[in-house]
Amino acid sequence: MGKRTRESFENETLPPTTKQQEEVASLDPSLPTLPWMRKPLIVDSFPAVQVHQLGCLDPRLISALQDIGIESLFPVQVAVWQQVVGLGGGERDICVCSPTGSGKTLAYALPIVQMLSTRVVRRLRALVVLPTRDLAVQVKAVFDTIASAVGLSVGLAIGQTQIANEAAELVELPRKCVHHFSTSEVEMLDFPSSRIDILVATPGRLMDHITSTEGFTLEHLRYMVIDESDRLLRQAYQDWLPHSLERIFTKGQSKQSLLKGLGRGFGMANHYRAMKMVVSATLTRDPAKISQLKLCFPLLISANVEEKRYQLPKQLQSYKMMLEDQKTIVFTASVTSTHRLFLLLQCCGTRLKAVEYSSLQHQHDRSKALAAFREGDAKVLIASDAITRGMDVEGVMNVINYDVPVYAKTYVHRVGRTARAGKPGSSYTLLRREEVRHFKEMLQKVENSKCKRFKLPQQTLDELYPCYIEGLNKLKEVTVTETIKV
Ligand SMILES: Nc1ncnc2c1ncn2[C@@H]1O[C@H](COP(=O)(O)OP(=O)(O)OP(=O)(O)O)[C@@H](O)[C@H]1O
Repeated sequence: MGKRTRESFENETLPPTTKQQEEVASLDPSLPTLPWMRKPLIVDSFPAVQVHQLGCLDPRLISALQDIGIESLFPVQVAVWQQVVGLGGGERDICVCSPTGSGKTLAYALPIVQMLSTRVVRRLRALVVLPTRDLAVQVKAVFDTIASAVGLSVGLAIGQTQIANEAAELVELPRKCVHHFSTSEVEMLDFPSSRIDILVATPGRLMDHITSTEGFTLEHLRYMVIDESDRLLRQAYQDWLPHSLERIFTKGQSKQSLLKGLGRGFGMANHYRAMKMVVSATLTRDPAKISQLKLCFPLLISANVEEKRYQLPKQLQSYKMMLEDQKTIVFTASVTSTHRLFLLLQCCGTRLKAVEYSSLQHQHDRSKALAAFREGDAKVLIASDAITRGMDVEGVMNVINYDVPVYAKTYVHRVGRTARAGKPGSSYTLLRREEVRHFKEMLQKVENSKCKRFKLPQQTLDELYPCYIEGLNKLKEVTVTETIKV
């Protein structure tokens, strides 16, 4: 097995045992549910609101939103806005559980940018943590589109460049300069200052900066967002969560900060606490996991009205494809299967340009594949579960599960790559006969999960069969060559 790098750690699929334990723990009805989770604020009770009708929204942000084609806010965005910007905003921590593609990124980005838009001194006041680099890049892009409109600066800490270069982008260290009227050196700044207002980070690099970047501090944080939280809560890398929480000063500011008026608030008006926002389409209900977040008067904002654990987008059309009693190759969700399917498609000589995306690849190749898919140069992306969560690619019309996922949570994240932002989309799941029962049971945990049977006409299958056989034969040769190279 290769060396376990941080990169592979942050992108890898968890071993089944850990996943299994979590699923069992979170579904066991005998386990207690936290009382505040039983009374959520229901997202659908909030109507969509036109951006210009939203109280307090800075006109510069209205223009920035309109420039990217956003005229109204989705219900989850209105619900979060009220908790952050509305009366008493920021007094409670919030957990947001809303379906894939419902607009959770803007739900936290917009109120944070609005609240920081009146800041006087630049300090690191918002931190967003995400499990993978590609997700962090995507979320930073969302912040960038609105933050620059109000003069806020957004940084990225994902370990794509050397730590020293990244640190220089985040913190400005005291500089010495020659005094104009004498030869003596005087210090221009007597303390390091932040170059950014908002930081989007992966846990590994965040820890690197916490432990080794001079002047990097979370002392002034007003907002901490933990996105894709259920996955992040399984990433214990260097105990990033307790270490980060410890560094967010919660009982008041240091005397020095107060004197300089550089507290969490603006000027001398200090807020004594950073607000936490915990976000996921499949938020964990496991009290042990939630307790790690040290939430303060938490409020659950949830799209789930019924007792189901998860919810799919209402516009999603799901189909199941059953492979009758034929000899069939079934691909699993593993990274090796991803690669094999990718090779097979090439060997079948299909004209569709396909790319693969898995944690077996180097970050550079993975990002290149994603870029090709985003830009439409590649029409098919074959992926392991490295991409199931959060990735937002415009125009994805179909999701195909070549293998049925083992967990409802995985199914929700996978099919959620389509039917986003109120647009239509379809998902197809290939099933062997013996998998049908498991699939049905899995769907019972999910709202809007009706799944019709989809049958390919026999004639289509007959036409494709020779090409498939030829592809399989070629694949044998290709895999032998690859093995020799390795
Ligand atoms: N108010 C809006 N109007 C139109 N489009 C929007 C709006 N808000 C967000 N979107 C678009 O909706 C898409 C999905 O948003 P986003 O990625 O935030 O979803 P998500 O809820 O975080 O999904 P996931 O759980 O899969 O991460 C994006 O393409 C985004 O640009």
